[in-house]
Amino acid sequence: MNTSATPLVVADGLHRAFHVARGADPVVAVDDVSFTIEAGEALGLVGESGSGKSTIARILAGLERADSGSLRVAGIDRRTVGHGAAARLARARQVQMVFQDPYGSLDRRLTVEQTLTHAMRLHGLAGGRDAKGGAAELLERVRLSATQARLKPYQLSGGQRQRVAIARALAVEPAVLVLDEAVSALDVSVQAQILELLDEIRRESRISLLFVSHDLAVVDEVTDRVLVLFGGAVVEEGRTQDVLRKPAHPYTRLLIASVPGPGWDPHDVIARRAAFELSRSDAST
Ligand SMILES: Nc1ncnc2c1ncn2[C@@H]1O[C@H](COP(=O)(O)OP(=O)(O)OP(=O)(O)O)[C@@H](O)[C@H]1O
Repeated sequence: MNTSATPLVVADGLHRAFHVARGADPVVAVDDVSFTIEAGEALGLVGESGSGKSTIARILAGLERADSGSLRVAGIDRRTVGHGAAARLARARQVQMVFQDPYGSLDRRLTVEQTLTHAMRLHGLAGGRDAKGGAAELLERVRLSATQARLKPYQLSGGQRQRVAIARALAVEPAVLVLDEAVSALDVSVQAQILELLDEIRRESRISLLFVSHDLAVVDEVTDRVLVLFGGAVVEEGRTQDVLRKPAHPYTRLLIASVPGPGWDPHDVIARRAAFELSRSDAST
Protein backbone atom coordinates (compact mmCIF):
# COMPACT_ATOMS: atom_id res chain seq x y z
CA MET A 1 0.00 0.00 0.00
CA ASN A 2 1.22 3.47 -0.84
CA THR A 3 1.32 5.41 2.39
CA SER A 4 3.28 8.44 1.20
CA ALA A 5 1.60 11.66 0.13
CA THR A 6 2.73 11.09 -3.46
CA PRO A 7 0.12 9.34 -5.61
CA LEU A 8 0.95 5.83 -6.78
CA VAL A 9 0.90 6.85 -10.45
CA VAL A 10 2.11 10.27 -11.59
CA ALA A 11 1.97 10.95 -15.33
CA ASP A 12 3.20 14.36 -16.39
CA GLY A 13 2.97 15.85 -19.88
CA LEU A 14 2.79 12.56 -21.79
CA HIS A 15 3.04 12.95 -25.53
CA ARG A 16 2.91 10.33 -28.26
CA ALA A 17 2.73 10.79 -32.00
CA PHE A 18 2.69 8.13 -34.71
CA HIS A 19 4.36 8.64 -38.07
CA VAL A 20 2.06 6.75 -40.35
CA ALA A 21 3.16 7.77 -43.83
CA ARG A 22 6.26 9.38 -45.29
CA GLY A 23 5.68 13.09 -45.81
CA ALA A 24 2.37 13.10 -43.91
CA ASP A 25 1.87 14.91 -40.62
CA PRO A 26 2.26 12.60 -37.63
CA VAL A 27 -0.92 11.52 -35.84
CA VAL A 28 -0.84 12.96 -32.34
CA ALA A 29 -2.44 10.23 -30.22
CA VAL A 30 -1.57 11.68 -26.79
CA ASP A 31 -1.10 15.41 -26.37
CA ASP A 32 0.36 16.69 -23.09
CA VAL A 33 -1.64 14.40 -20.83
CA SER A 34 -1.06 14.52 -17.07
CA PHE A 35 -2.86 12.57 -14.39
CA THR A 36 -2.38 10.88 -11.06
CA ILE A 37 -3.87 7.73 -9.57
CA GLU A 38 -3.86 7.12 -5.83
CA ALA A 39 -3.41 3.65 -4.35
CA GLY A 40 -6.80 1.97 -4.42
CA GLU A 41 -8.29 4.59 -6.71
CA ALA A 42 -10.05 3.91 -10.02
CA LEU A 43 -9.45 6.46 -12.76
CA GLY A 44 -11.60 6.33 -15.90
CA LEU A 45 -10.58 7.38 -19.41
CA VAL A 46 -13.44 8.29 -21.72
CA GLY A 47 -13.60 9.82 -25.17
CA GLU A 48 -14.71 8.83 -28.62
CA SER A 49 -12.87 6.36 -30.82
CA GLY A 50 -9.37 7.60 -31.65
CA SER A 51 -9.18 10.03 -28.72
CA GLY A 52 -6.06 8.35 -27.33
CA LYS A 53 -7.46 6.17 -24.53
CA SER A 54 -5.74 2.93 -25.51
CA THR A 55 -2.44 4.65 -26.23
CA ILE A 56 -2.39 6.14 -22.72
CA ALA A 57 -3.34 2.74 -21.26
CA ARG A 58 -0.56 1.05 -23.23
CA ILE A 59 2.00 3.65 -22.16
CA LEU A 60 1.09 3.04 -18.51
CA ALA A 61 1.32 -0.72 -19.04
CA GLY A 62 4.74 -0.33 -20.69
CA LEU A 63 3.52 -1.66 -24.05
CA GLU A 64 4.02 1.68 -25.76
CA ARG A 65 6.55 4.43 -25.14
CA ALA A 66 5.84 8.12 -24.71
CA ASP A 67 7.87 10.48 -26.91
CA SER A 68 8.11 12.89 -24.00
CA GLY A 69 6.74 13.47 -20.55
CA SER A 70 7.34 11.46 -17.44
CA LEU A 71 5.62 8.54 -15.80
CA ARG A 72 6.30 7.34 -12.29
CA VAL A 73 4.72 4.33 -10.61
CA ALA A 74 5.37 3.89 -6.89
CA GLY A 75 8.07 6.53 -7.17
CA ILE A 76 9.96 4.70 -9.93
CA ASP A 77 10.42 6.42 -13.27
CA ARG A 78 9.19 3.88 -15.83
CA ARG A 79 11.92 4.97 -18.27
CA THR A 80 14.75 4.18 -15.88
CA VAL A 81 13.76 0.51 -15.69
CA GLY A 82 15.67 -0.01 -18.95
CA HIS A 83 15.19 -2.22 -21.99
CA GLY A 84 15.14 -5.95 -22.61
CA ALA A 85 13.30 -8.90 -21.10
CA ALA A 86 14.21 -8.22 -17.45
CA ALA A 87 13.05 -4.61 -17.73
CA ARG A 88 9.79 -5.70 -19.36
CA LEU A 89 9.20 -8.13 -16.50
CA ALA A 90 9.93 -5.43 -13.90
CA ARG A 91 7.42 -3.10 -15.56
CA ALA A 92 4.84 -5.88 -15.79
CA ARG A 93 5.20 -6.57 -12.06
CA GLN A 94 4.01 -3.03 -11.34
CA VAL A 95 1.31 -2.68 -13.97
CA GLN A 96 -0.80 -5.40 -15.56
CA MET A 97 -3.25 -4.97 -18.39
CA VAL A 98 -6.50 -6.73 -19.25
CA PHE A 99 -7.76 -6.35 -22.82
CA GLN A 100 -11.17 -6.47 -24.43
CA ASP A 101 -10.48 -9.84 -26.03
CA PRO A 102 -8.96 -12.25 -23.50
CA TYR A 103 -9.04 -14.97 -26.13
CA GLY A 104 -6.37 -13.08 -28.03
CA SER A 105 -4.19 -12.51 -24.97
CA LEU A 106 -4.40 -15.96 -23.34
CA ASP A 107 -2.16 -18.79 -24.52
CA ARG A 108 -4.54 -21.26 -26.19
CA ARG A 109 -2.30 -24.24 -25.38
CA LEU A 110 -2.40 -23.72 -21.61
CA THR A 111 -5.11 -24.74 -19.17
CA VAL A 112 -6.40 -22.10 -16.78
CA GLU A 113 -4.22 -23.44 -13.97
CA GLN A 114 -1.13 -23.56 -16.19
CA THR A 115 -1.80 -19.97 -17.29
CA LEU A 116 -1.71 -18.83 -13.66
CA THR A 117 1.24 -20.95 -12.49
CA HIS A 118 3.19 -19.90 -15.57
CA ALA A 119 2.61 -16.20 -14.76
CA MET A 120 3.69 -16.68 -11.13
CA ARG A 121 6.84 -18.61 -12.05
CA LEU A 122 7.77 -16.11 -14.74
CA HIS A 123 7.89 -13.44 -12.05
CA GLY A 124 9.61 -15.69 -9.53
CA LEU A 125 6.60 -15.58 -7.22
CA ALA A 126 6.02 -19.26 -6.57
CA GLY A 127 7.51 -22.57 -7.56
CA GLY A 128 6.21 -26.18 -7.62
CA ARG A 129 3.34 -26.85 -5.22
CA ASP A 130 3.30 -23.23 -4.08
CA ALA A 131 2.35 -22.16 -7.59
CA LYS A 132 -0.55 -24.64 -7.65
CA GLY A 133 -1.74 -23.38 -4.28
CA GLY A 134 -1.40 -19.80 -5.50
CA ALA A 135 -3.41 -20.66 -8.62
CA ALA A 136 -6.16 -22.23 -6.48
CA GLU A 137 -6.38 -19.04 -4.40
CA LEU A 138 -6.55 -16.87 -7.49
CA LEU A 139 -9.27 -19.03 -9.00
CA GLU A 140 -11.28 -18.68 -5.81
CA ARG A 141 -10.82 -14.92 -5.94
CA VAL A 142 -12.24 -14.71 -9.45
CA ARG A 143 -14.90 -17.37 -8.72
CA LEU A 144 -13.70 -20.09 -11.08
CA SER A 145 -14.01 -23.72 -10.06
CA ALA A 146 -11.38 -26.47 -9.81
CA THR A 147 -13.02 -28.11 -12.83
CA GLN A 148 -12.65 -24.93 -14.87
CA ALA A 149 -8.98 -24.82 -13.83
CA ARG A 150 -8.36 -27.83 -16.08
CA LEU A 151 -9.94 -26.23 -19.15
CA LYS A 152 -8.33 -24.34 -22.00
CA PRO A 153 -9.48 -20.91 -23.19
CA TYR A 154 -11.64 -22.24 -26.05
CA GLN A 155 -13.62 -24.33 -23.53
CA LEU A 156 -14.65 -21.25 -21.51
CA SER A 157 -17.31 -18.58 -22.00
CA GLY A 158 -16.30 -14.98 -22.70
CA GLY A 159 -16.98 -13.99 -19.09
CA GLN A 160 -14.98 -16.92 -17.73
CA ARG A 161 -12.09 -16.10 -20.05
CA GLN A 162 -12.13 -12.53 -18.76
CA ARG A 163 -11.99 -13.89 -15.19
CA VAL A 164 -8.91 -15.91 -16.18
CA ALA A 165 -7.32 -12.79 -17.69
CA ILE A 166 -7.99 -10.88 -14.45
CA ALA A 167 -6.63 -13.76 -12.34
CA ARG A 168 -3.50 -13.91 -14.48
CA ALA A 169 -3.01 -10.16 -14.03
CA LEU A 170 -3.44 -10.50 -10.26
CA ALA A 171 -1.01 -13.44 -10.18
CA VAL A 172 1.94 -11.05 -10.32
CA GLU A 173 0.52 -8.84 -7.54
CA PRO A 174 0.62 -5.60 -9.53
CA ALA A 175 0.05 -2.18 -7.99
CA VAL A 176 -2.01 -1.07 -10.99
CA LEU A 177 -4.47 -2.89 -13.19
CA VAL A 178 -5.17 -1.33 -16.58
CA LEU A 179 -8.47 -2.44 -18.10
CA ASP A 180 -8.91 -1.50 -21.75
CA GLU A 181 -12.57 -2.03 -22.71
CA ALA A 182 -12.32 -5.15 -20.56
CA VAL A 183 -16.08 -5.63 -20.19
CA SER A 184 -17.19 -4.15 -23.52
CA ALA A 185 -17.58 -7.46 -25.32
CA LEU A 186 -19.60 -9.10 -22.54
CA ASP A 187 -23.36 -9.15 -22.23
CA VAL A 188 -24.87 -6.91 -19.59
CA SER A 189 -25.38 -9.48 -16.82
CA VAL A 190 -21.86 -10.92 -17.22
CA GLN A 191 -20.55 -7.36 -17.32
CA ALA A 192 -22.21 -6.70 -13.96
CA GLN A 193 -20.56 -9.78 -12.44
CA ILE A 194 -17.11 -8.76 -13.66
CA LEU A 195 -17.61 -5.19 -12.40
CA GLU A 196 -18.61 -6.50 -9.00
CA LEU A 197 -15.54 -8.71 -9.00
CA LEU A 198 -13.29 -5.76 -9.83
CA ASP A 199 -14.85 -3.74 -7.04
CA GLU A 200 -14.25 -6.57 -4.58
CA ILE A 201 -10.63 -6.96 -5.69
CA ARG A 202 -10.07 -3.23 -5.31
CA ARG A 203 -11.52 -3.16 -1.79
CA GLU A 204 -9.51 -6.22 -0.72
CA SER A 205 -6.13 -5.35 -2.22
CA ARG A 206 -6.20 -1.56 -2.71
CA ILE A 207 -5.02 -2.10 -6.26
CA SER A 208 -5.37 0.99 -8.47
CA LEU A 209 -7.35 0.82 -11.69
CA LEU A 210 -7.05 2.67 -14.97
CA PHE A 211 -10.36 1.89 -16.58
CA VAL A 212 -10.78 2.63 -20.29
CA SER A 213 -14.28 2.44 -21.68
CA HIS A 214 -16.57 4.06 -24.19
CA ASP A 215 -19.50 3.05 -21.94
CA LEU A 216 -20.22 6.00 -19.65
CA ALA A 217 -22.62 4.01 -17.46
CA VAL A 218 -19.91 1.46 -16.72
CA VAL A 219 -17.35 4.20 -16.06
CA ASP A 220 -19.85 5.81 -13.68
CA GLU A 221 -20.21 2.49 -11.86
CA VAL A 222 -16.52 1.65 -11.56
CA THR A 223 -14.45 4.81 -11.29
CA ASP A 224 -13.84 7.55 -8.71
CA ARG A 225 -12.42 10.11 -11.11
CA VAL A 226 -12.46 10.46 -14.86
CA LEU A 227 -10.47 12.13 -17.64
CA VAL A 228 -12.36 13.13 -20.77
CA LEU A 229 -10.15 12.95 -23.85
CA PHE A 230 -10.60 14.66 -27.16
CA GLY A 231 -7.99 14.46 -29.91
CA GLY A 232 -5.43 13.05 -27.47
CA ALA A 233 -5.83 15.89 -24.96
CA VAL A 234 -7.71 16.08 -21.67
CA VAL A 235 -10.65 18.48 -22.03
CA GLU A 236 -12.22 17.83 -18.64
CA GLU A 237 -11.42 15.92 -15.49
CA GLY A 238 -12.90 15.52 -12.06
CA ARG A 239 -14.91 13.25 -9.83
CA THR A 240 -16.82 10.88 -12.10
CA GLN A 241 -20.19 11.68 -10.60
CA ASP A 242 -19.62 15.41 -11.09
CA VAL A 243 -18.26 15.16 -14.63
CA LEU A 244 -21.02 12.85 -15.83
CA ARG A 245 -23.86 14.70 -14.10
CA LYS A 246 -22.64 18.28 -14.36
CA PRO A 247 -20.32 18.29 -17.40
CA ALA A 248 -18.52 21.58 -17.85
CA HIS A 249 -17.03 21.07 -21.31
CA PRO A 250 -19.19 21.06 -24.49
CA TYR A 251 -17.41 17.89 -25.67
CA THR A 252 -18.33 16.04 -22.46
CA ARG A 253 -21.92 17.20 -22.94
CA LEU A 254 -21.80 15.87 -26.50
CA LEU A 255 -20.45 12.50 -25.32
CA ILE A 256 -23.21 12.22 -22.73
CA ALA A 257 -25.89 13.28 -25.22
CA SER A 258 -24.64 10.59 -27.63
CA VAL A 259 -25.71 7.76 -25.31
CA PRO A 260 -29.07 6.38 -26.46
CA GLY A 261 -31.81 6.27 -23.81
CA PRO A 262 -35.48 7.07 -23.38
CA GLY A 263 -36.36 10.16 -25.38
CA TRP A 264 -32.99 10.07 -27.15
CA ASP A 265 -32.89 11.99 -30.39
CA PRO A 266 -30.07 11.27 -32.87
CA HIS A 267 -30.75 14.62 -34.56
CA ASP A 268 -29.89 16.35 -31.28
CA VAL A 269 -26.52 14.54 -31.26
CA ILE A 270 -25.82 15.55 -34.85
CA ALA A 271 -26.74 19.18 -34.07
CA ARG A 272 -24.55 19.20 -30.94
CA ARG A 273 -21.65 17.70 -32.90
CA ALA A 274 -21.99 20.39 -35.57
CA ALA A 275 -22.09 23.14 -32.90
CA PHE A 276 -19.08 21.66 -31.16
CA GLU A 277 -17.05 21.42 -34.40
CA LEU A 278 -18.03 25.02 -35.21
CA SER A 279 -16.94 26.28 -31.79
CA ARG A 280 -13.56 24.56 -32.28
CA SER A 281 -12.99 26.04 -35.71
CA ASP A 282 -13.99 29.49 -34.38
CA ALA A 283 -11.51 29.08 -31.52
CA SER A 284 -8.67 28.15 -33.86
CA THR A 285 -9.16 31.09 -36.25
N1 LIG B 1 0.42 1.91 -33.67
C1 LIG B 1 -0.18 2.97 -34.21
N2 LIG B 1 0.23 3.45 -35.41
C2 LIG B 1 -0.34 4.54 -35.95
N3 LIG B 1 -1.34 5.23 -35.39
C3 LIG B 1 -1.79 4.80 -34.21
C4 LIG B 1 -1.24 3.66 -33.56
N4 LIG B 1 -1.90 3.48 -32.38
C5 LIG B 1 -2.82 4.46 -32.31
N5 LIG B 1 -2.75 5.26 -33.40
C6 LIG B 1 -3.59 6.44 -33.67
O1 LIG B 1 -3.61 7.22 -32.49
C7 LIG B 1 -4.91 7.75 -32.27
C8 LIG B 1 -5.40 7.32 -30.90
O2 LIG B 1 -5.63 5.91 -30.93
P1 LIG B 1 -6.13 5.11 -29.65
O3 LIG B 1 -6.23 3.67 -30.04
O4 LIG B 1 -5.27 5.44 -28.50
O5 LIG B 1 -7.58 5.72 -29.42
P2 LIG B 1 -8.80 5.16 -28.55
O6 LIG B 1 -9.42 6.34 -27.91
O7 LIG B 1 -8.33 4.08 -27.67
O8 LIG B 1 -9.75 4.58 -29.68
P3 LIG B 1 -10.76 3.31 -29.61
O9 LIG B 1 -11.81 3.68 -28.60
O10 LIG B 1 -11.31 3.21 -31.00
O11 LIG B 1 -9.93 2.12 -29.21
C9 LIG B 1 -5.77 7.29 -33.43
O12 LIG B 1 -5.80 8.29 -34.40
C10 LIG B 1 -5.03 6.07 -33.95
O13 LIG B 1 -5.26 5.88 -35.32
